[in-house]
Amino acid sequence: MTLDKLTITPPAHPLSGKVSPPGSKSITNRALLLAGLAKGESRLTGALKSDDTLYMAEALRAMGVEVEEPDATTFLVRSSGELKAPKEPLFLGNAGTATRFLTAAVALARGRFVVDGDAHMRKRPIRPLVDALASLGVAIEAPTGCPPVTIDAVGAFKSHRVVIDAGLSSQYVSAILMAAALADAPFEIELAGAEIGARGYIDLTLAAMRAFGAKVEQPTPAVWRVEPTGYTATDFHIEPDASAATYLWGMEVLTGGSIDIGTPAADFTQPDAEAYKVIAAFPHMPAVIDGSQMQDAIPTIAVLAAFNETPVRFVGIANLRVKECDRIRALSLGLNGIRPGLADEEGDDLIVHADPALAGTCHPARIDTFADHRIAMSFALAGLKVAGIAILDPDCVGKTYPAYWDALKSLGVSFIREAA
Ligand SMILES: O=C(O)C1=C[C@@H](OP(=O)(O)O)[C@@H](O)[C@H](O)C1
Ligand SMILES: C=C(OP(=O)(O)O)C(=O)O
Repeated sequence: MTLDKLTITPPAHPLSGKVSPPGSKSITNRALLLAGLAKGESRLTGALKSDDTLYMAEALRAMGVEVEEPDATTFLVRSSGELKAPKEPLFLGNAGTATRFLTAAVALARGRFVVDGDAHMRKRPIRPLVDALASLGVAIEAPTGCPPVTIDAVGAFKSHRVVIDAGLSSQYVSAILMAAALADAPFEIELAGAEIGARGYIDLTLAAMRAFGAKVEQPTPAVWRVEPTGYTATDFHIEPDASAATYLWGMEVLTGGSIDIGTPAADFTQPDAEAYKVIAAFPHMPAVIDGSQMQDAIPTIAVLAAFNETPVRFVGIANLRVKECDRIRALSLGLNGIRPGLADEEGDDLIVHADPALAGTCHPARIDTFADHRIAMSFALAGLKVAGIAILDPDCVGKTYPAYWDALKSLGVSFIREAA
């Protein structure tokens, strides 16, 4: 299959207008799962329809949950409250949330479940979650430490306490938290280390669980206690995606425009909304940025940093190596492809050597996106200032923001799309 490339023409005007980011991926996939685990009908509005959420919806359908899509932003979920063993492996593309959340949820169902994904997902680690479930007596196997994962579920855990290492992904904790409300007794989750990337995602999980009737306490920062309430069907509204908003904030500051995204930064509950403060400081972003609590926003900020007044070192971003691609590598390759010497990797830190004089120049560069939506969307920002930037495989934005290029067009940006 020949993939496209999309070459952006830097606009001669500031980008201004109204663009609403799509619904939050993280919240949509939590809500879909919890609605699938609740008996009755749940209406999810403001939802994201993209690869990641459609894989989750399709997996739920394969397990006997009725998922209707009455309009472009609504899912209507009707469930018996039980996930039935599917005939085929569950295919979840490269959706980390769907893959990790379902692995834990099906462990409390009955029958054989195979959780699998695409070639990228098959390289993303799931061992700590698999080990934690195995310690609860679940018959579970993932020979490579990555999907596919095979689970022979018997409807219960053998114990009600688990210790989990979330150093590689907070999604392991979210996955067990959501499953835990279905256990037959109060359940405790303890973090193996103090280290956890993006704690804000755990808060999103707790908020979604509570909206569907769960009771969770956090006696210490490293322990959660979940009551065996199960879930209650409910209507649930999903806020816009904060990670998607970072690109729009980036376009605004980079071009000196004014983009109304319909939601003030302070109203988001997702961790990436923290990025607003850093982005708003452009072109005087700080010398050191700790990305640990806003990981998905780092590609956006790193590309902006190329146009900052002073260099920026990104720390706390080691987990970016196990996302859709090795994002530290993809960012340094892409930036150095625009102008050699623009970025350096030092261990797991990324240093972007700011060069405000880049704006207005022409540097033909083919940006390898490694099929990663965030690499594609963030390097589009460089294309607003530097002529010749071509984004390879631009359709990979479909993972979380299928209308991204339309949004750019609606702001008056033109681009040429052709076979790569
Ligand atoms: O829980 C979530 O919704 C997410 C958690 C983060 O992943 P990790 O916990 O794997 O770092 C984030 O990067 C991902 O896009 C969404
Ligand atoms: C890391 C990401 O996704 P996930 O882990 O949900 O696949 C992301 O969307 O940037």
